[in-house]
Amino acid sequence: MEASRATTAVLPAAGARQVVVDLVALTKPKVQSLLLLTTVTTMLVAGTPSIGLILATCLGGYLSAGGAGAVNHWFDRDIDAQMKRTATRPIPAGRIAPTTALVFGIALGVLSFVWLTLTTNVLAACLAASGFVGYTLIYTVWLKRRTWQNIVWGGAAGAVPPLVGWAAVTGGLTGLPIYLFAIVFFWTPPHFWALSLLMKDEYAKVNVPMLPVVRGERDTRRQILLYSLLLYAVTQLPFCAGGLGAIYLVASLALGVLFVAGAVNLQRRADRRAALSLYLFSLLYLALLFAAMVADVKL
Ligand code: HEM
Ligand SMILES: CC(C)=CCC/C(C)=C/CC/C(C)=C/COP(=O)(O)OP(=O)(O)O
Repeated sequence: MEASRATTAVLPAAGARQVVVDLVALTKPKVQSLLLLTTVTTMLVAGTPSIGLILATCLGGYLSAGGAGAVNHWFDRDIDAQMKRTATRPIPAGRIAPTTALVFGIALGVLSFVWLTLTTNVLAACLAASGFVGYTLIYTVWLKRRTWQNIVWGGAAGAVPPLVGWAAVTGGLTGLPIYLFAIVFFWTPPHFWALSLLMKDEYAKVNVPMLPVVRGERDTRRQILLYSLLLYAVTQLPFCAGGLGAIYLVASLALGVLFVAGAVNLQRRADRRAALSLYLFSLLYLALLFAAMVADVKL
């Protein structure tokens, strides 16, 4: 009797905690950490924002990208249920109702717009909203299940956070932020395609036309190398035309060489290990590149 009373007393609390954990999981928090890093570093390059402005912009960015992530979970629940990597997510595992995730995601998106308008400016709010629409409607609903170019054009949404950060600090969008957008834009395909080589069979199973599924692994490795070279070129724009200096130049050249070397290594070895290490390096690469911009401006 005592034991069963204890159980009923504990269960609702544990349930509420699990709901919170699941709602946070819907916002894809690990991906958010890098999105926010590009936002904060861009803000520090743009000027000398107060801690308050940085925190307000991060919260607005988190609400927007997190809300979009929840809508992505809602839309993709059918294929997520069939892939091992995603089958335990909150919706396919039955812990969160699909409609709850959809309403939660849209609510976060709306909240982000209101919050950023009140605490930063309308431009930053509109940019974050465009990222929301880009990730949900353009990538998830329109492109993901239709074309292998899904990552290329859908990736534009992931390149929006630096624009949000810049706009929050300066109220405008001229010069350097456009190059930062381009850097994340050209970074995204090799970031994702390296990983997609490891998940090819799962995507094939659910008929999602990712590059290795429709064009094969050889073509994917070739495209990764092509985009790594494009990325290398684009990362030189902030030095050549955007006002960043020697620290950034050295860091971008060194990181670029390592990225291209990783892509060449993947071409040569053509194995899973090379794909995994390029994917993992892509995360470190972007973090270090944006950190180098701050070092360049502040040191
Ligand atoms: C269309 C664009 C993108 C696609 C399709 C994509 C896809 C993916 C996928 C499938 C994963 C593996 C996640 C998992 O195993 O659950 C991943 C991981 C990750 N992505 Fe991307 N990504 C994109 C853009 C970005 C952007 C713009 C950023 C940040 C600037 C980013 C940061 C990350 C991070 C930090 C991880 C590691 C998360 C973890 O360890 O679970 N991604 N990405
Ligand atoms: C400002 C703003 C709203 C930015 C949006 C940021 C953005 C586009 C992030 C992409 C993150 C990501 C993991 C995409 C993968 O989706 P997926 O469905 O292909 O991967 P999955 O199978 O892991 O769900």
